[in-house]
Amino acid sequence: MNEIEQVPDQEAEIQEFEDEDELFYTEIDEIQNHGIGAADISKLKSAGICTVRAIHMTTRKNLCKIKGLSEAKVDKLKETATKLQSASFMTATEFSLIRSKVMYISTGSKSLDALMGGGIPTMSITEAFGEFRTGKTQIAHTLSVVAQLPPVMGGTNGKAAFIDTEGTFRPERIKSIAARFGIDHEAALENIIFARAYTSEHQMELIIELAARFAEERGVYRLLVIDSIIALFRTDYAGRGELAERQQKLNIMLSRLIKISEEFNVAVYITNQIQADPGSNMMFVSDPRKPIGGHVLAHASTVRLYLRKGRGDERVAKVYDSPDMPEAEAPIPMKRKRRRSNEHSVKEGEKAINIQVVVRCRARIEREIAANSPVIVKTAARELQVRLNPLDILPHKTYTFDRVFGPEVNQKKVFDNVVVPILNEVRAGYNCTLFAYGQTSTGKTFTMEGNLNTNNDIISSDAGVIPRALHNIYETLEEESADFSVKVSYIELYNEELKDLLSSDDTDPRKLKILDDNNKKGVLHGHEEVLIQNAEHGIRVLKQGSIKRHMAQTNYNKNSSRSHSVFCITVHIKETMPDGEDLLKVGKLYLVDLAGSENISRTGAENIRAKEAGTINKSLLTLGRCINSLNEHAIHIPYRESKLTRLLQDSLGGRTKTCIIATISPAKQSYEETLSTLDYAHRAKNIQNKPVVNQRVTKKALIKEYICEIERLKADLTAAREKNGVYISKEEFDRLVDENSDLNNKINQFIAVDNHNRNAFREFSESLLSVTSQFESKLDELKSMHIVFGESMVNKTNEFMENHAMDIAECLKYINDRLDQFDQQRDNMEHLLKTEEKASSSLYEELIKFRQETTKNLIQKEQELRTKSTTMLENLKHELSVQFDNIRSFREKIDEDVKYMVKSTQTHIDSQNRTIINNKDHTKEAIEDEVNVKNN
Ligand SMILES: Nc1ncnc2c1ncn2[C@@H]1O[C@H](COP(=O)(O)OP(=O)(O)OP(=O)(O)O)[C@@H](O)[C@H]1O
Repeated sequence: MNEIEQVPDQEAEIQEFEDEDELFYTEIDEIQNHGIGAADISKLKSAGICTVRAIHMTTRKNLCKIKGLSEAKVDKLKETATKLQSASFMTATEFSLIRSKVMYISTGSKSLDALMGGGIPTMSITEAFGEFRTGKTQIAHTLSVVAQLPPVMGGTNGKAAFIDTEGTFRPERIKSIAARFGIDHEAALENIIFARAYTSEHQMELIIELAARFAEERGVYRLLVIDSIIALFRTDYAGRGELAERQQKLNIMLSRLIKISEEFNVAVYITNQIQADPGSNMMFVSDPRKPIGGHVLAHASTVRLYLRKGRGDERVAKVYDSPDMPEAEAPIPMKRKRRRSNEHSVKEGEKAINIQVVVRCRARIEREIAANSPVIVKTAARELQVRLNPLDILPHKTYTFDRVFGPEVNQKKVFDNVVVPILNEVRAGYNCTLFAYGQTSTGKTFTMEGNLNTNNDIISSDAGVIPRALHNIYETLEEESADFSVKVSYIELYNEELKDLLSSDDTDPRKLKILDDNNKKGVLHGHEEVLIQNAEHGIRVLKQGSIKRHMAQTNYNKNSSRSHSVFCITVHIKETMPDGEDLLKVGKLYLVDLAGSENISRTGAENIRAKEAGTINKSLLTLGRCINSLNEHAIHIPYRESKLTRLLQDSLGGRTKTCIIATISPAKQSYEETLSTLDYAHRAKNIQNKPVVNQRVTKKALIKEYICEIERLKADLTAAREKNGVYISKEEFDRLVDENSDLNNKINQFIAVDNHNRNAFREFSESLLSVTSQFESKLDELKSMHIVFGESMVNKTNEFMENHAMDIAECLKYINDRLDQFDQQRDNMEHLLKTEEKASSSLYEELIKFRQETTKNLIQKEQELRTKSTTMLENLKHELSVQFDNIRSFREKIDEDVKYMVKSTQTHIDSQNRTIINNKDHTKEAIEDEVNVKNN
């Protein structure tokens, strides 16, 4: 095992596994000790029989078929094998001991693991079948990594073998899965052996080779993936006549796989496709699809997993035909699993990804050969070198890109490597852009369009990206039996003017416009979209549009594109939700063929061609500046400086998945232009986009949109046919537009005056409110006097305040009512003005008059209110001062009363005191008299 971080007790675990393997097989070399010659052993090995058990598993007949093995030798072999390892009965306890060695590899999904009793088991074949993009291959990649993990992490500490029959294996996926499980991706890749099978025979040979390897590296491998098991059989045995043979061959392969899984305690994971089940309709089956391969595959697989798309990014797995598992379903979230390929690894959601940049260098063309201009560009898979002279006197430059295609690379290879992964993203609901950039005559149009001729619907080998993309979309979606529709649009940008190349009416006054979308990115409006029936129809539409495109012969290119063009393919795919609602996934692919940059002094462009070249270069310069600014993370990106950059705004630093194909010439005479293109492209590599998947739309919403569009088109058509539409001259149209804009200005001025008046009213009402609050505080003051002046005085004050509070409330109500009326009147006026703005100016004048009157009335009312409230305030002030005087005099009176009372009481007390003293004296005298009488 490689550099994977080891858990502490791993050594012990490895030893344990090795001991366990004794239970499964004895190496074939053992038979040499029992009299079988080394030459015969090697014959057996080359036939894939690498263990003693494999001799048991192979029939006498098949052993005799091995060259050089006679019947007598085969008998001897069988006898020796039985001696070394019994193939007879064992007790159920012994068998259960073997079964106890079954290991489970986690699928990476807890729910799926739970469904499968712990994961994918060894000693069995697990088959996953389902539609395209249901996660079969993703599970295969995940298992290949998880198998390497220690058992505590759901693995087996083992290596994985991957047989790829459809070109689906992606090391990038392995890297991201390794990162998810926190292991070194290089080690993870080292622990997977991979082979691409090209025919069903080759597939079988690879399996035999694997058996030998598994035997040689005992207990090292725990997983064998075949993605997919049947694809090559379907290609190799086409037609009903070959079906029986196909099934027979498939059966042999599957039986081999069963033996391998049991012999080496390996989990075999195979993927399979599905097909419509014609018989299901009669039996009312809810999902009328079934796996391919018939009973042969059904009997070979121990566990069959049906994968289907669920809600959103979710996949649903269902167990079929398992000997020991219930037929249950489990949801598997696939959020992490958007990565489609090496070139287009996509991180979900808001995560930024670099745009992809590839370079294509064509061979020298006639002009360059005639000029004897030597080849100075050397290409490798990802690297490209520009040497000005072969002797290396001048320094040479080396660039690295996501991919580099040399002159030997044909259109198909460019398409398969660059565009197929992009189309996968389009079908997943992303907007993607592919644009070709480069010097004039370097092959941009050749790459994007190429040869558009078809023969019986078969495209030419020189067909470019667009026709191939159209075919690929139809082929893939039809194969998936998807419910989908495709629309295309085609526009050009010539001398900074936009033109719809699909518009049926070139004199259509409606101009194409670039407007801001919700994210302030430029989007095109007003262009035709053609619903196409099939790829061929799409190519016809492209051809018709291309004829209208501005092309011209220049000194550098017989057919030079003088405009930038954007061909957009929009795909709608129906998805049925579990609740039965139909949603539509929308993906767009913008295919941009830029006009070529041109060194005017070198290409010798004159007059109109020079002017065109100037505009082309200008917009390309802006494009370059945008690329630089994005590269330097500048705050301002000058998108708005040209229509081209406005159109590409979402593709450069936006939410689209973007790929640039930079095209170059290999000839020395284009040295400067080539370096300039490569510098641009190299800088573009650092631009990051944040792709966002498009929102699904409901079918209803789309139908509604279509109905509106149809209604609009019908109305246009009827008007054109019956000539009862409104026809006006261009001058009259312009005049009306001007008049309309005048009216709009006036309305805006009126609204401004109106707003001013409303503000004045608001201020006034606010000042009234402040007066009210002053009153309230006065009321509080008066209330506090209750303590000093008694109940009657306060009641009187309250009564007084209440009377006035009513006045104020009335006054406020009046103002609010007037404000409401005023708002109502203003809204009515606005409404009237908007709906009637195209009508005669007399209405406008009336409205102005009405506004003036209303404003006058309002001003008058305002003055009245002001006067009334001022009078009220004055009255209130006066009343208050009278009350204050009353209070003051009342207080003085109370003071006097109190003084008088105090004085009179004092006098009374004094007289009482005097009386008491007198009485005291009299009493004293009486007592003395009494005492004297007694004594005498
Ligand atoms: N990879 C290629 N293989 C074969 N021929 C090619 C290749 N690339 C370009 N050519 C040929 O080179 C010529 C110029 O190509 P093309 O018109 O596509 O250039 P361009 O970059 O679109 O130029 P412009 O900017 O002037 O429109 C054409 O004759 C085209 O067929």
